[in-house]
Amino acid sequence: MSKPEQTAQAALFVSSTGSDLLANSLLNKGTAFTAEEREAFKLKGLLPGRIESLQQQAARAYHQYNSFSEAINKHIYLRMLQDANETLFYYLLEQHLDEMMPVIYTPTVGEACEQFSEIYRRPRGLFISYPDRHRIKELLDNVDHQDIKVIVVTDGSRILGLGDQGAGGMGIPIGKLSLYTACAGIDPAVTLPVMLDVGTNNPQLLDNPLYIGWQHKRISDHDYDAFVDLFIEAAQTKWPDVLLQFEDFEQQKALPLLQRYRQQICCFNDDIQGTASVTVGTLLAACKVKGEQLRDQTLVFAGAGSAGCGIAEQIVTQMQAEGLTQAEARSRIYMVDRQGLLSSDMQGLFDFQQQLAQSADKLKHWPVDSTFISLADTIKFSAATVLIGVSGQPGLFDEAMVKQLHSQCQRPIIFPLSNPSSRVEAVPSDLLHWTQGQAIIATGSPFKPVKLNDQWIPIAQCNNSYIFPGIGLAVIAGNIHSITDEMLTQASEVLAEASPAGQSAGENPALLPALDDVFELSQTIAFSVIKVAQSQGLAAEMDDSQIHHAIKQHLWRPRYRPYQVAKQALDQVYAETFDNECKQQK
Ligand SMILES: NC(=O)C1=CN([C@@H]2O[C@H](COP(=O)(O)OP(=O)(O)OC[C@H]3O[C@@H](n4cnc5c(N)ncnc54)[C@H](O)[C@@H]3O)[C@@H](O)[C@H]2O)C=CC1
Ligand SMILES: CC(=O)C(=O)O
Ligand SMILES: [Mg+2]
Repeated sequence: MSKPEQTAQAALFVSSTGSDLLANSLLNKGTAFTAEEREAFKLKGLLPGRIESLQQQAARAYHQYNSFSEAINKHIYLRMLQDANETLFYYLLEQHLDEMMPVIYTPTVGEACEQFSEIYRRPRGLFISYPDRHRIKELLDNVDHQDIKVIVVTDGSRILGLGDQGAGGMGIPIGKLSLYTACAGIDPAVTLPVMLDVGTNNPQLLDNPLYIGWQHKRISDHDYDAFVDLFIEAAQTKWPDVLLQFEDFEQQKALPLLQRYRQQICCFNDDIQGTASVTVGTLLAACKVKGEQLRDQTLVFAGAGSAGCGIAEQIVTQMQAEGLTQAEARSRIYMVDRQGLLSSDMQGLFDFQQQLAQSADKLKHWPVDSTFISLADTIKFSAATVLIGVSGQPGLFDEAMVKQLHSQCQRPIIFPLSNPSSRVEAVPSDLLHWTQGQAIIATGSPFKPVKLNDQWIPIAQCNNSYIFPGIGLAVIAGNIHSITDEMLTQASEVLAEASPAGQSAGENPALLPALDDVFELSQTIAFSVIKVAQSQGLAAEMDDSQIHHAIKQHLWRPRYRPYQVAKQALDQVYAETFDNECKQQK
């Protein structure tokens, strides 16, 4: 599907001049400043003489990008480009999203987080360290932007499947927000990555002389909660309508934080809710390929953490929508964690795990030692048809397990969703070989199509990046004040409907839309989510054409706008929202 054509853009009023203007990544046009702009903004001599178009600049940037062979070096290059000229960065991404998404996002962003201190170049986002806890308001005031609409916040405690990365976890909010812009046209000027630097328990980081964060053991319990409270209060006071995305918080914090704040501020947890939404959407698409419903499946999870339990609960909701009772739905879902299959008589489970534990009475009839029921036994004795990996344990799905699963159904659904690729529970080529090409697969990180019997089988990337950009667009365009489960369920339905599965012939259709279609998909998700929000009294009153209009109005495109000298001393890109800006032009 095509992206919207560039329309003639109204001028921006800009007060910065000279090297200040060139140093501002949101305003910098580099060699694309026109002759008139070079005069008006005191840029003469600060740039080489030739005036270039965005396309010419992108050709050079792509040439430079291709001069790096290692993905991490490509990542460093793209991040530097982002920090120098955001329009050019996003234009380049738009032209090569398929190629560059794995470089700015998973898997390479994992490596970038692990090496964050070593590869650090320029500041981006806000680092709020525990020792600054009494000055958070002042820290927020130091942010250039006056009008933040989306924050992605982490404390770096569970970065992808890589564990505690401390302040290096900042790579994740930066990467996620790049996708808000690349996949849903959110203006980068209104986004803010935030790192709550509460220390790290990663011994390598504590010993690393180059470590960039607060080199201290993590604070915990009441001190931690009080610190997060201070941040939420300050952010909400400064930006009352902001959307806050919690990202990559460790298991014991993720759900409690969501529960504590979801009534107070417009927020969601991407690992719990975004992942549930994309996975249920992808499961629905996989069921279409089988000609079955989700209610017909028996599912085994490896990993009963934030992602696993979030997905499982949304499956329960979906199965109920398909006619099962809640008890019937729960009885079809088996959660396996380090201590084996979760059962109702186990001690020490979190509440969110307890409600997904299988009844101990039922398991008594299995011919196994009930004190530890392994993943392999769970697959076998549950007669599973679906296997989902959210454990961060590479190679956890072995050949015997997968063959057992295949013996129980003709087309097993297998989703090894752990990120980055180095943490995947099984690689797609093995899964396809072990099942003679019958497995229906989706992974969390991107994998190339697999060739089997002269046929190329595409591998869907079941990643929350299909969902959160559209949710952000919905919140901004629809003025939504709170994110509900129904909105995320709606997003997964839109995703399933957009799946090529069921629309195209053949045994192995792509399960998810191509990345080229994601920009449009995000708008469709945004529209549907706004409709749900309206029905729940949580969004602005608008009719359908007004919703479409609001969505289009909020799409930022990476194109240079003409600049005019501002009379006031504040760059318009920071000073005003889109609406105010339009008024000023009239
Ligand atoms: N594809 C996607 O969109 C997403 C993927 N993920 C990935 O899922 C993984 C888990 O994320 P979270 O659930 O947030 O982490 P988490 O830490 O909350 O949960 C992981 C769970 O796996 C369990 N586990 C570890 N070893 C195991 C084993 N051998 N067998 C069974 N369970 C085992 C842990 O005890 C823990 O309960 C990560 O690798 C993450 O990157 C997470 C969110 C989205
Ligand atoms: C994709 C994602 O959010 C994760 O792996 O944590
Ligand atoms: Mg995450």
